[in-house]
Amino acid sequence: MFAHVAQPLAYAELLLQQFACVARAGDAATAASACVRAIAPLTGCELGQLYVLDASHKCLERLAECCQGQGSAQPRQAAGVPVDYTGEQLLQFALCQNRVVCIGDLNAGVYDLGFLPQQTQPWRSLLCIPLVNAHHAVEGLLLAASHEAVELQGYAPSLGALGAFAVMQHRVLQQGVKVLLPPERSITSTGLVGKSAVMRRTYGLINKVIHSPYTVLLLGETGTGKEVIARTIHDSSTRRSQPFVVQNCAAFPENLLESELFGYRKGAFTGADRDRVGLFDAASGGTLLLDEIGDMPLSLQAKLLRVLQEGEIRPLGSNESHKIDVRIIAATHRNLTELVSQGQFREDLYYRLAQFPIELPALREREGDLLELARHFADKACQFLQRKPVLWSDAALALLAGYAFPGNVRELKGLVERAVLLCDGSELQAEHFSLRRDVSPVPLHLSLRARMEHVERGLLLDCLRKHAGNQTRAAHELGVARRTLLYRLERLNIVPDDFKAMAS
Ligand SMILES: Nc1ncnc2c1ncn2[C@@H]1O[C@H](COP(=O)(O)OP(=O)(O)OP(=O)(O)O)[C@@H](O)[C@H]1O
Repeated sequence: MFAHVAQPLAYAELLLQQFACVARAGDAATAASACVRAIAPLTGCELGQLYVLDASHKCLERLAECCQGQGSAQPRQAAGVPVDYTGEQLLQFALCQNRVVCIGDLNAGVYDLGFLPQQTQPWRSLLCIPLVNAHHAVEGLLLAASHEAVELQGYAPSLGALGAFAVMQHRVLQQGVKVLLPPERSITSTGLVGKSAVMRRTYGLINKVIHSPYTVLLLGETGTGKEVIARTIHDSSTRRSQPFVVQNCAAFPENLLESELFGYRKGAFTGADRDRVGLFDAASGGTLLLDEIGDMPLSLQAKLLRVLQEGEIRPLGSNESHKIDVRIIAATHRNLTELVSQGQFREDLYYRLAQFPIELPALREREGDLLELARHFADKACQFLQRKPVLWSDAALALLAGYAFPGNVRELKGLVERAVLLCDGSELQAEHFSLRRDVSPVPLHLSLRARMEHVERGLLLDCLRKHAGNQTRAAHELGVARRTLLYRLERLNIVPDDFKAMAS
């Protein structure tokens, strides 16, 4: 990279400093301007310009320009001045051909140089470098120009790397305030799969709430992706560099859940032999997902309401409260309004939590997503097993399409992962999928909760059977902590050892 520059070591050191300046930029405009400011010290050129293609790829927008006049750098901000690059042949050539343009003597006057600022002294040399992203697509240009006739070709590789980094930083910093989940894309950077109309509506809601301080309530059947969405909200917000903490409110008895959440002081209760930080503090600056909020005991609900209203907590055994800075997201597969009417969930807490409810659709309601998700999980499983991607037989696809997936995306994922493992050839067949034919239909007279438990029971039994009663593997497949699995098994009166006995 440095073979064709004078004093490569000094140049590399300077280049590193310029990378650091771009990386330190706190906003998109500063990142772009740091990049063009680097041109003069690195190359001796008086002019640096950074361009990016807009989303339609028809317009080239000049993000920043730095032109040295009378010894000082004068950035000329060009936000909102799009350049239609079809009129600029040099730029068009570099962009469309993905080729560096390097002209050592512009004197001939044969080039249209309308994109360069007019100065009394003519521009003599030009370097125009296409900037490519991680997918090898050209997304911008970095340009250096000098009043001297100088050879600039040797700077192309290193300036190309700096420019591409600046464009990436610019996008990342811009995304801090912009829509992060383009609804037209099926797999976003966050790993969410699905572009059905119902999921696009969901993405729209997520986009609305990401940058607001609202408490989000995620509702939806088990396995619909509530935790994934909570993580997406966290990862897309300005809190993304801080912790994302998940607490399953159904997994602990009341007093243990309280000490997990609030923490305690030494001596607060028997066995409290040292101070312990609670999850509200552990998630400081970040996001706390309270999963299965519908199962939170009533007395703790009152304490949670206080936390939400006052923004402070008091650890067990402490006389003092302190402020916390945590975004709370709550999730449940249970019908909270029904629980409220049954007196099992506090109405005031419900209204406080339901500031911004998002209902995740069941997999059977996501038209077109099932097969896309199935292919996605199969590809992931193949990657994990380090084997070539498998093909799908029509019979396998038809089988999945005709199944109701009571366990939603989680069930689909488990089925596909298992099928990939069973498949010795290159194509997934219907027989690789063991759909639960033995699941008895859910009796219609049951309440929603009882019906959900019926479905959950079927899922857990199936998973334990598959793993011969191994709880660690079952918990891993189901994507829950082992203790959460144990709690659920106990609640549903399922004895995992029965499956070990069956397997032996
Ligand atoms: N849209 C999606 N794209 C990719 N993977 C998904 C999607 N939705 C869910 N999944 C996967 O499905 C599994 C279940 O998701 P998750 O744990 O978020 O569901 P949940 O609604 O929180 O379930 P529960 O109510 O049982 O806690 C996870 O492995 C997750 O990665």
